[in-house]
This record gives sequence, C-alpha cells and structure tokens, in this order.
Amino acid sequence: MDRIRIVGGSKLNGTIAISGAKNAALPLMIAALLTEETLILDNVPRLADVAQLQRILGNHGVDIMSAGKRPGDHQYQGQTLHISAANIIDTTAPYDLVSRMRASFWVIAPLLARMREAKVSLPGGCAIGTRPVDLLIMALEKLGAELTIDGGYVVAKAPGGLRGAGIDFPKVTVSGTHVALMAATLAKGTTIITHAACEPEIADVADCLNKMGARITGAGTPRIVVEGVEKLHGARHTVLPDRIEAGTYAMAVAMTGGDVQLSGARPELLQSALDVLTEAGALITVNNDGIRVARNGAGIRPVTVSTAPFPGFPTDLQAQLMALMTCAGGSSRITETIFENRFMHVQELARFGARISLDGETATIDGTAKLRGAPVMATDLRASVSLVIAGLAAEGETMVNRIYHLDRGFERLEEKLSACGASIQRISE
Ligand SMILES: CC(=O)N[C@H]1[C@@H](OP(=O)(O)OP(=O)(O)OC[C@H]2O[C@@H](n3ccc(=O)[nH]c3=O)[C@H](O)[C@@H]2O)O[C@H](CO)[C@@H](O)[C@@H]1O
Ligand SMILES: C=C(OP(=O)(O)O)C(=O)O
Repeated sequence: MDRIRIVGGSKLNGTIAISGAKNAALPLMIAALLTEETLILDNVPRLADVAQLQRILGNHGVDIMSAGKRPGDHQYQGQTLHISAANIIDTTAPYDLVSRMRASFWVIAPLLARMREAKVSLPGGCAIGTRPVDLLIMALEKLGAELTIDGGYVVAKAPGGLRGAGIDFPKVTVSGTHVALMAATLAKGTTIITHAACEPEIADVADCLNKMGARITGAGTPRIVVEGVEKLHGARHTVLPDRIEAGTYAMAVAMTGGDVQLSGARPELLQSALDVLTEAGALITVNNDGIRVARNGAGIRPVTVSTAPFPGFPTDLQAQLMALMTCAGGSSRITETIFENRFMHVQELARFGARISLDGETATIDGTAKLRGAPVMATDLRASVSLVIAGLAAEGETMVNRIYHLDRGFERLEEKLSACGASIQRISE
C-alpha cells in the first residue's frame, strides 16, 4: 500500500492550481443518468472517487469517454467527461461498488425518476459517524416512491412515476437535498424543498440541471422550487472549484508560513474559513486569479470555531484547522456539530506531540511551539490531509500510512505541494 513521506520544516511558496470539486463532480456525474443524451462535464478532478463512480455508472450501462488533453490546455486542467446514459441496462447498484463511497447511493434518485425503479446498496464512505439515509428515503417517499430495505439494499419503486410534493427536511442534509433535487426534476408537478442545504455544490448541480432543461429556482438558498419536466436533454457544464481543497492548502500555508497563490479558488465559496484564517494571523488577499495566502513572521493565534452548514465553517475543514491550531500561541476550541464521530485525527495528531483533549463534541487544543514528525495513519479523507499539514510543519520525518483516503479527494497532492517547496513524496510498494 502507498505511503507518503514528508520531511517537515519548509515554508510553502508558489502557486497551487485548485481542482474541480469532488463533491460537485460526483452528483453532476450522477445527474447524467437523468437523460438519454450526452452530458459533458469539464474540470472533473482525477480522483479515486471519480474513477469508482465511473465503474458504478458503467454497471448501469452508462458510456463515459474521457477526452484527452487539447493543445493549449493548462497542465493542471481537469479531465472532460462525455457521459451518455442512452441505455440504462441495470437499475441495481451492487454492494461491492457502492459500499466504498457515500455519494454513489445517490444514483437512486435519477434511476427512480427516469426508470421508475432502483435497487441500491446502503452506502459506505468516510467513517465519521453513523450517516443514515432516512432523510433521503423520506424525500423519495414524499415524491410518491415506495421504498423497502431488503438484504442491505434499498429497493425503490414508482410505477406511475414520481409526483411533485413538499419536502421539509428536519435537519440540513447535503445528500438529502441532492437526492430530492434530482428526483424532482422529472416528477409530475411542483416540488418545494424547505430547509434545503445551501452548499455551493447544490447550486452547481442545479445550474447544470437547468442547462439540461430542468426548471429549478432557489438552489443555494433554504427554499428550492422545482417544476417537473417530462424529459431532460444533454448539456455542457464546468465543475466549480474545490473550496475544501483551497481551504486545506490555505491552512497548510498558515501553518508552515510562506506565500502561496491558490489559482482558481473562489473566495465566496469559503469566506467563513478565510475569516478564521485571518483571525489566526494569516494574510489573505483576493485577486483576479484567486486567493493569496501568506504568513510571514507572525505567530498563529488561537481561535474558537464551530462547524456548521454553509455558509458556516465547513466540517470538511475541521481536521485541517485542528492541525493548524496545534501550533497556536494559546488554547483553541473546535466544536464539531455535523458528524458525531469526526475526531479520528485527534489521536494521530498526538503522535506529533500535539496536546488535544476531547469533551463530547468539543476539542480543546493547547498550542505547542514545535511538532515532531511521526508515523501516522488516518481513517478518513480530511483527517488524512490534516496529518499531511502537521507533517509539513513538524520537525523531521513523517510517514503517512494508508493514503488511499487522500487519493479519494486530493488530486496530485504531492505534486502540488512539492512545487511549493515541500519535501513530500509518495512511496509505492
Ligand atoms: C460527497 C459529499 O458531498 N459529501 C459531503 C456531504 O456528505 P453527506 O451528504 O453525507 O452529509 P449530509 O449533509 O447529508 O449529513 C449531515 C448530517 O445529517 C445526517 N443525516 C443525513 C442524511 C440522512 O438521511 N439522515 C441524517 O441524519 C448525517 O448523519 C449528518 O449528521 O456533506 C457533508 C456535510 O457538509 C460533507 O462533510 C461531505 O463531504
Ligand atoms: C466526508 C467526505 O466524503 P464522503 O461524503 O464521500 O464520505 C468528504 O469529502 O470529506
């Protein structure tokens, strides 16, 4: 299994091109199931999760062509996928494919909406909590589907097609909102989704669905209205930049010191994280090319932060912020409000000499002047990258084991960081 070796202590300086967002690319690829025409997606990141979803869609009979580089393409430009679901040959998404990735469960929505049936294994994904799908099931039932759970599969049927309805989510759910939105596009009549998730990836998917002929208003706000249409058609859409990747590199620069341009990053997608970084002592400037992050000389200041749905501080940056705070000049508090078990990085950060105590959903981090490199391993994607950030700032060698989580969500991580002066390499065995 591959590992990443880091020798810490170098400041980061240079430019990092931000990739397309994993959490937008995945539902956008799934949305291709809604039409028999071709959906072309630009700026799709080359990630393990994207490759896995290609296999899952392939199993349903979807043809996916990845266009090669064109002359003039920037070396960091993501891939273009031509996705054609002209013939759906199988409406079952099997356990061995779906269990590895949370978002793959969402195929249930377009399959049900277009084929009127679906059988999808209960999902897997990052081990950060129980992650039930009750609200996704509730949303599909509201739209008139009948759902049962049988042998680890959700079996869904809507023989007469889906019907528009009111869907009121009792808590904000990104997955629930994606599923409700996709299913409602082909339902008969109007669907009104309230307490919808406002994450930018939802608005990006709605934008693409509208290009495909859907009639959606209000995406990106808590109230989304969908007028169902009979058919969707092909379209071309560019995946929005990854705000979590941008925030991760911003935290890394704030920790090591240096000066890095995050090319293509969009500040409005991660304002809450930029505010926290500024409070912590990083210098953030917005320019035409993206966001510039620097920290020169000044120490890291402690912060108190709670994760929250967008536009709040994202849970997907919680572990990275915690890594940063291990070197703050004082005591920080980070509260995780979205997932009940998203502190798996705490015990691994302790291997670097970090001082963190946990009390329920709140971590108290007592900053230390220096971390020391160590062998570490993480069980989820963002926890893994928090260990990379700590390793970049720590004295001596860090070996990050079990890095397949990193490959799920960070495109060319070692390449991007090495180009900014980090000593980081992948060791393949
Ligand atoms: C592929 C993708 O986009 N993943 C993101 C998505 O995950 P995901 O879509 O799984 O997260 P949700 O927003 O759905 O989950 C939020 C909370 O709602 C709960 N819940 C959710 C569904 C349900 O049916 N019942 C229920 O109780 C979850 O357990 C969690 O406590 O949003 C999370 C929150 O921003 C991010 O951390 C993940 O990176
Ligand atoms: C939790 C994440 O992914 P997933 O929902 O696919 O597990 C993530 O992207 O941080």
